[in-house]
Amino acid sequence: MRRTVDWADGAVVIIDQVALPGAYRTLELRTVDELVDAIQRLAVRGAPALGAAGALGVALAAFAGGSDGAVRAEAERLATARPTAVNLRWGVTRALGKLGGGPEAVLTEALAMLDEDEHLNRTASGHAADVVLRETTRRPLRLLSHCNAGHLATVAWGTALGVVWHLHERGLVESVLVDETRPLLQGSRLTAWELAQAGVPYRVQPDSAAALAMSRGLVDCVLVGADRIAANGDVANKIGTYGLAIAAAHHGVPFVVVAPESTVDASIASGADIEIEERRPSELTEFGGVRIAPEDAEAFNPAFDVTPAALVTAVVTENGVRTPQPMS
Ligand SMILES: CSC[C@@H](O)[C@@H](O)C(=O)COP(=O)(O)O
Repeated sequence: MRRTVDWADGAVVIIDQVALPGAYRTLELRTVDELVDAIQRLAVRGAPALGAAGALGVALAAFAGGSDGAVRAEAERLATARPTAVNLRWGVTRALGKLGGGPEAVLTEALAMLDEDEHLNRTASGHAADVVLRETTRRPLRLLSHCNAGHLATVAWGTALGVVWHLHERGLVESVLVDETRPLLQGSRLTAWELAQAGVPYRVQPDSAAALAMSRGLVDCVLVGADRIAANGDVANKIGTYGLAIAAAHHGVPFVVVAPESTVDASIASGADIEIEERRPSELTEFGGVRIAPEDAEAFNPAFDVTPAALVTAVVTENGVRTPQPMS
């Protein structure tokens, strides 16, 4: 599969994740406005992919030829397009650091980040595969995935789903239970599509079936990615992750988080300080463009939640298992 986020002929090129799985197509984004819109519509999504998109967005702004101040203002628009995944600001900041060298220097830095991404993800998910094998006894494994932390959520390879690729290569995966991931269905649309492409057996389930599956002994390990990890090891990830972790702890199922170090926000003491994106009510009150809830229904639609470190078996990055570092 091509890179989820790339650069060609002066444009940011993304796999259009809104169109999947019905159509596999790319979008060429030539302005910061177009990129911000793609980020907010989730045409490009997933923490590491957002970091790469943000960095390339700074290159778009730099090539547009405005003053340094104008480029910085555009960079801020990119960094705040979505608030929870720290990788977005991280990518923007790193590319912006090269602004003094001109647009080509910014682009070179952004492209270096894209090159690094696959290697970091392969390494982190390889370490996590070792953790999964240490924490479990049954072979082959029955895994559970929430949201999409695969190739599509990164530039290439994936984080939590990257663990599945490593284990599948070794013939160690029996099947994956895929949480559909309400309300935007990153699981049933994207994770299921990636598993099908890779020939990994899977079943889609409603998010609310996860606890039952665990109670029946159908899950050997839960694997998720992360959007921001606080210094104390609390993990922000797709809404529903926290409930999944509570169920996993109750049933003694290992709960493994996989992310690049760029997802760790050492400036944040605990998950309580992580800003949680709230998205528009229509994502809940409508389905496929058809109104479901009463006309005057209000909605609470947080896109992420925070799982306390105590519920996490291991946070694994390219450096191995991460030890929480509570701030004094
Ligand atoms: C490797 S991706 C990890 C997370 O970014 C992923 O699990 C997630 O929550 C993505 O949310 P999304 O709203 O689809 O951007």
